[in-house]
Amino acid sequence: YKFIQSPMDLGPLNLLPTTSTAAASSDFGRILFRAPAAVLRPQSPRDISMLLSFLSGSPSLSRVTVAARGAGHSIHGQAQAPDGIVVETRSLPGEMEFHHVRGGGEGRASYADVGGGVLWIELLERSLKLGLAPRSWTDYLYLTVGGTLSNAGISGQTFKHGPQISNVLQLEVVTGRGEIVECSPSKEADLFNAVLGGLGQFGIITRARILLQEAPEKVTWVRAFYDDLGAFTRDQELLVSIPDSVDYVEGFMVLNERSLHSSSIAFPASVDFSPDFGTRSSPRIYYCVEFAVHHHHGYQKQSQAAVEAISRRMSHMASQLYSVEVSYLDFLNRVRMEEVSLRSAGMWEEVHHPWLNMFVPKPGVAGFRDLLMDNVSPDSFQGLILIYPLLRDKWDTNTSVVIPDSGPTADDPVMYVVGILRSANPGPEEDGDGCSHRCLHELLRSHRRIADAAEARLGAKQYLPHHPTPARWQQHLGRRWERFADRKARFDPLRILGPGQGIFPRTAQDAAAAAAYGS
Ligand SMILES: Cc1cc2nc3c(=O)[nH]c(=O)nc-3n(C[C@H](O)[C@H](O)[C@H](O)COP(=O)(O)OP(=O)(O)OC[C@H]3O[C@@H](n4cnc5c(N)ncnc54)[C@H](O)[C@@H]3O)c2cc1C
Repeated sequence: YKFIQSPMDLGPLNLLPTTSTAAASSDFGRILFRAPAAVLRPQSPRDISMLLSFLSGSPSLSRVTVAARGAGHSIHGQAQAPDGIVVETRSLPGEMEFHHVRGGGEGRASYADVGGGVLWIELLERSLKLGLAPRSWTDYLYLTVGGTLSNAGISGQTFKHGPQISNVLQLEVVTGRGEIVECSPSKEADLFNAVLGGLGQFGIITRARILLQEAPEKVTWVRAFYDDLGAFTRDQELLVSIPDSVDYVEGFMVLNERSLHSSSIAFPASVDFSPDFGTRSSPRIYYCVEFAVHHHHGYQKQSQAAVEAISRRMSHMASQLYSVEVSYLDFLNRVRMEEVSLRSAGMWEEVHHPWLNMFVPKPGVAGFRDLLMDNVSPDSFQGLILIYPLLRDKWDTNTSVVIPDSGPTADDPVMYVVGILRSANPGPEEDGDGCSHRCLHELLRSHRRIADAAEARLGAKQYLPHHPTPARWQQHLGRRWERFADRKARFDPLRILGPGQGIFPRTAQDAAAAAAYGS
């Protein structure tokens, strides 16, 4: 805030010095720590509008950038604004309005209007009281509506309902010019599409209208183990081909005892699976398919029969299928249990999270697994590797999100997401589990090698992307680059928003700094 000459410049806005809110300099990744000059805790969209109108009307303040920060669960400083202003959206009004249409029908859906800084868990808890719930989720619910809609928001329901950005009816956005705009597919559609998956580049989402459905009472949650990638993916594809019977499909790799144990924390069935993981030079890898079927009141028997019928068609390892019934809330909030366990071991906020997520065209899945295994030691890997299928036709190509191009080698309706969700404990390496600064940078380099090779050889694209230079961003966006840059020029012409992404540096100095951080 030192660059604002007079407090009158920003009227009643109260910019806080960074020292009073260190969170704005950090995120879940614990890899980059870049302090803003000030933090704004907006009480209304008007506060954000006032800030952005002031900055966009003062080109002389050419260095001042602004980043929206939701729950700060980014990995690579995407919600940071070095020397700029961080807008903490959690302070926006949290009230929610529900529109409940009983029976539904074409064009008549239930929805909720919620603030951009609301957490998905808050929306779930409120909507369940009305017997309703959003249709599409992320695995972890302590993320903000604005934060996940700026990326895509994916989980095991995405094959059926599309990502969260395909389940939004309307947004209120404050553009980089400071205008407050209500937008939807039929009104200011270009802004609506720009902001969805827009990585915080075009505007700050202050309100969103989220599609709801009748909430199920319970869920049958099933896990089955495999020792063969082909059988694993074939069963996942079987499950996503029957969306009338199946409500959720995910899966993960089982690399060692530790990954087997940590993935079981939230799954309340007693699992009797103790496979031979081979040796360091000749490791054996396993896979786990996870699916769920909802139970609505009075239809429990039909749901159980559906699970049995589906299970009979699957090709998992003999007797390695486990199923359990849980409440819908416990099912959706399952990662919270893992969080509580990791927090108690000092392994949540205290550790680095060098994560890499990629969308991989279906023909490239085995190649991606091989690439991964060339760069990962299964016996010492800490974390989780998710693999599950998504269906291309559930993604709206008018939005800003980037998925692999379909083409002669990738025109299959199925693509996969692979999430390498690694933890790296900053403790001393002599302890066996520790990962020093040098080790962390080696992990980041190995992820970059994987991402580069997967992009070049398999046509994969990063999800929750991170690229070291604007040129690499252009490559990532590919044929979408021109539209993305055109939208930037219209909605944020002074390139004020989203500096932490490093897509549109304002000066050569910013570009050099971004490249140094990214390397
Ligand atoms: C434990 C964990 C589990 C996760 N699981 C999943 C998962 O299953 N599926 C999935 O899709 N993702 C998942 N994510 C990733 C998560 O969706 C993204 O990191 C998301 O950005 C986090 O939301 P946030 O509120 O923390 O956003 P932040 O990290 O605060 O911000 C992310 C980006 O969005 C921008 N932004 C934030 N709020 C707004 C707004 N209101 N308007 C415009 N731009 C905004 C920021 O400037 C930044 O560029 C997970 C992350 C963690 C840490």
